[in-house]
Amino acid sequence: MKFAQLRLDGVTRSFAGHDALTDLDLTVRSGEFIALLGPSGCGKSTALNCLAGLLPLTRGSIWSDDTRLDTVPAERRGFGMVFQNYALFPHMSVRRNIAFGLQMRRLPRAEVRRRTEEAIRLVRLEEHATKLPGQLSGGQQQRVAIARAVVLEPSLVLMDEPLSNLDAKLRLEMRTEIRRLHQSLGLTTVYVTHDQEEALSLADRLVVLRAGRVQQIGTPEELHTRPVNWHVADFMGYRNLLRLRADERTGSEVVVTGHGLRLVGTPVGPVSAGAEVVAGVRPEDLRITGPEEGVPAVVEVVEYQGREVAVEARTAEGVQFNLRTEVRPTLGDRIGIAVDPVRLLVFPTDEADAGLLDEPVDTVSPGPAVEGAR
Ligand SMILES: Nc1ncnc2c1ncn2[C@@H]1O[C@H](COP(=O)(O)OP(=O)(O)OP(=O)(O)O)[C@@H](O)[C@H]1O
Repeated sequence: MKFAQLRLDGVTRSFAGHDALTDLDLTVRSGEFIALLGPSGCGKSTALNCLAGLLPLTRGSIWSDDTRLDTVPAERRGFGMVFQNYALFPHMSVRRNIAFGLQMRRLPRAEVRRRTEEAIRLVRLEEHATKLPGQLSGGQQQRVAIARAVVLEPSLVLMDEPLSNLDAKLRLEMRTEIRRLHQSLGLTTVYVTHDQEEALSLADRLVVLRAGRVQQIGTPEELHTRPVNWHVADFMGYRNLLRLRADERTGSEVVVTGHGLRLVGTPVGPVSAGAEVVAGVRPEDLRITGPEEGVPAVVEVVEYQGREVAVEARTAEGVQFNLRTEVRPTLGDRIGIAVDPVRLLVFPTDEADAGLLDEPVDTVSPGPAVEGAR
C-alpha cells in the first residue's frame, strides 16, 4: 500500500488504565525519515508497535491517505520491520533469510533470485551470502535484517533501536548505511531511538516524546536551536540546566538570578518577573574569558576530546558549568565564563516539574536536581 501521507490521529494506547502513549498526532510524508526520540519508557516503542499493527489502539486512528489502517492486520499493512534483536532464522543462510519473505509471497523464482541478489549487494554482503547468521558479526547480522525488510519494497520501514547492540564504531558506520539505503531506495522510515545524536544525524524530522506525550516535532535544526521546553533542551544537549528565578524583563531578554548568578537570557514561552525558571545553555555555546569578565569559576576537570576539550568549572557557590572549547585551561585555573544572552534559553517551569526540580532555588546544586530528571 503506497501512500502520499500516513496520518496518526490522536493515537493513544494504555496498559491497565495507564496511558503509555497519549494523543499522538503525526503526519509522515512519503520519502521522509522520522525519528521518535525520548528517554526509556516514554512510549516510543508503543507508538511504533501501534503503527506496525502489533498493538491495537486504545483510541485514535491511523490513515494511509484516505484508507483507515489501524483496523488492518499487521501482515497486510505492507510495512517492513527491523528490530534490535535482528530475529534472523539461525539455520538459514544469509541469502535464504533475505529471500524468505519473497518466497512466502510466491513470486516467480527468477524474480526472487534477482531481488535477493540486489538486496545482498545493497547491504554489501556479497562475500557472506552463504554463511549462517551465527557466523556473522553483529553489524553484518543487522545488515541482513535490513536487507530482509527492504527486499519486500515496503511502503514504510519501521526500525526500533536497530543499532543499540552494536559497538560505537559500527553504530556510526551502520548509521550512514541506513541513511544511504533510505535515500537510494526512496524509503519512508520511522525510526525509534533514545540517542539524540543518532536521531539528529538521520532524521528529516524528529518527534520528541516524554511520558507518552509529544513535546515537540521539528527538523533537527529547529529542535537544536529552539527547544520548546527544558525537557527537550535536556535531550538536545543543553547540559547546563540551572534552576533560577526570573528578575526583570527587558524587550526580548530576561535577567535570571540565583546561586550567586546574574545572567541575561532569552525567554522561551511565558516568563514573568519573579517566576521560577530553568535556564539552559549548551557546553559549546559557553566561552572562557578572563575571571573579571564572565561568571568567575575554577576549573575542576579538563577532558581531551580531539580538537576541543570538555571543561567542568565550578563557581564559589557551587554551581557547575560544562564547557566545550578549543581553549585549554589547566586544572585549578580561575576563569570567567561568558554566556551569550541569545544562547541562554530561559524556560518556564510548570507543576509537572515540581517533583523533578524540588531543590529550593536558593540552595546550591542545580546539577543533581536536573540530573535526577533523566
Ligand atoms: N505490554 C505492556 N504492559 C504494560 N505496560 C507496558 C507494556 N508495554 C509498555 N508498557 C509501558 O508503557 C510505557 C511506554 O513503554 P515503551 O516500551 O513504549 O517505551 P519506550 O520509550 O520504547 O522505552 P524503551 O526505550 O525503554 O524501550 C512504559 O511505562 C512501559 O512500562
